[in-house]
Amino acid sequence: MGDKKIYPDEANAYKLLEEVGEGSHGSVYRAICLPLNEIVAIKILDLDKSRRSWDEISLKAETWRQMNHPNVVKLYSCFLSDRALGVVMPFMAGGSCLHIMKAHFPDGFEEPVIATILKETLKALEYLHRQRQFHRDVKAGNILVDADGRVRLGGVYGTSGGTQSTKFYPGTPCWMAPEVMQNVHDYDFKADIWSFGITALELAHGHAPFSQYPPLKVLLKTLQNVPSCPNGEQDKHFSKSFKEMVAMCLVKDPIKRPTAEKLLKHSFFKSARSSDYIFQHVLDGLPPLWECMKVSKLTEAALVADKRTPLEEQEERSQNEYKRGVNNWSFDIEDLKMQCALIKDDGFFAERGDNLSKQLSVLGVKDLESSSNSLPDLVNVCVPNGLRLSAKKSDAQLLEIARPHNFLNGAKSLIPLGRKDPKHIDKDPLRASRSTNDLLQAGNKDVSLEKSKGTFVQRKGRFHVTSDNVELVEAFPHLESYPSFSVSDHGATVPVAAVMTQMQSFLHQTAIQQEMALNLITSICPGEASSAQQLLSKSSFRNAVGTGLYMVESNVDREHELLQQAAELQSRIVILMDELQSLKSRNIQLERQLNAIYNEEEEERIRREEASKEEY
Ligand SMILES: Nc1ncnc2c1ncn2[C@@H]1O[C@H](COP(=O)(O)OP(=O)(O)OP(=O)(O)O)[C@@H](O)[C@H]1O
Repeated sequence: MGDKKIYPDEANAYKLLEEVGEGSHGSVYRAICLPLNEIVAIKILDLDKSRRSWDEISLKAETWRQMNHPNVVKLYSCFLSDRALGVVMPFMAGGSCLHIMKAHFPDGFEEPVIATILKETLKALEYLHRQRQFHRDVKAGNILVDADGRVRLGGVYGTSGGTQSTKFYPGTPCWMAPEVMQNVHDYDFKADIWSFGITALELAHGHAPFSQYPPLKVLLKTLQNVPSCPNGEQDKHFSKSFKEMVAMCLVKDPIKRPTAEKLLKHSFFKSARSSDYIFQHVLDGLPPLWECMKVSKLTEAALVADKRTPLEEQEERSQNEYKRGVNNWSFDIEDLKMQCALIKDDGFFAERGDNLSKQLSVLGVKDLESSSNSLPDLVNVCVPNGLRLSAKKSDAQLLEIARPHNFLNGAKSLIPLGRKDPKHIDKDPLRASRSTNDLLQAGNKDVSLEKSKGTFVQRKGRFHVTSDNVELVEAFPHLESYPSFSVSDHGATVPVAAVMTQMQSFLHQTAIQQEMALNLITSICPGEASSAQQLLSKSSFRNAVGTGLYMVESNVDREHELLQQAAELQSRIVILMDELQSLKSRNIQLERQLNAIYNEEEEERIRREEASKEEY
């Protein structure tokens, strides 16, 4: 006991070596603990990006510190440095299963490997659940393998005790249980069992079901259908017991899912082997983790220089993020649910021509409804009063929305990850390769804990949100004398002047649009022209042309009204969905009763037939 190692809780006791992984809230480094002369892993979490308060984070860290199980990655220590939290843990030289698969087993692992990895993971879950903790982010990216092939569950800082009903869920949509998505009831450790089932499919196929889709579509798909169990042609080689085990985890009703303890007894896990097997069949001959990280970063850098179509680029970027295990899909469930209710599977607005879409087109977001083959990403279209309308667009269209209307232009630009602002695309291949070399060199240098003092770039899902205001300063040299206000919940500010000038030009645009609408009405239906004229002249909007301020107010009122209508529609949809659900369950009950009656009658009939046969 006396020789128990104490890991220091000061940043200067550690030296960061190479970056070995990247998560949504920070990067993971191989590091050396100087006083102990021991290699460790340190995850540096950017507290500014975290939605959690410091109290919440320290509580989670304390809970994790108390966890002690051979299959759970141990928390050695934590330290604060500037606005970053360092989480010290054992260095798992093999990296995560996701990382191993993406680099070396793109089509997934063979069954004995899957059984071995899953069994060890399940032991960790069984332990956590026994401690009344649930993990909430079970996925291949959080299953880590050490140099000897031992498997441990990481990402434990997402754990929470008991049942949970929270607005923000740290998990990732592909792995997220339907009850968590619906968030109707308190969910509990059974959500981990669902994620475990999804992870089993992920290890078998090399990717999670629906991983090709953006979060919103994943949500829809999971709520609509259970991810397909391995039954297809390519799954022929999987054993019946594997398929059965997965199916047991992916039952929509959490009550019917087995506990980790029960699942461990499933026959599938009899095929699990030792850690040596993992070493020989998975790790042997693999390059060090940081080399893979460099290659992965290089691929991303090369993408920037590559001239691809936006769609190809977007897909590749998305795949790259997934390959590195990056997810930034910690989101407001209520917000997503609301948006879910507003979309059809392949279209954003439930009703063409509904109020919200009309409102957006009034705002000048003209092509929002244009057809798209895949469900595009969500973006928050910021409107001047700070309210946000969520819309979908492909990256290219996003830029179109963000720029011409200028709420964000310059002051806060949404630049798709891996792609530069079109104006700044580096066409010089030499320069592009130089930046690639820079990356390599940066990877070779010791990484400093000090944050760069340069332009702050925030990663937001697939996008970089930058505070680079070069264009803004050029366009509005007088900006500094104006106050600023926040346009989103990310804390960035936009000077009022920028918004006012842009609002005025957009109001002029709207006036022109009204004029055009009036002309159209006159030409199509001359009888309606005078009433349309009246309507228009009543509107403070038209009267206020030239006095931009009134128009802003009028727009803001209108916008409030429309948002209110959208919210009302949303709540009606939710009520209707609930009603539908209860009707469905009633239907099932009735069917069961009918079946029971039918069976009884059948039995009675057979009994009578047999009795009469005997009589004869
Ligand atoms: N202890 C460790 N030893 C070695 N590599 C690690 C360790 N922890 C994480 N990694 C590597 O870093 C990657 C990112 O880890 P991280 O915990 O940040 O992932 P994440 O769960 O996707 O992120 P987040 O929890 O922020 O959403 C992992 O996929 C893994 O390859």
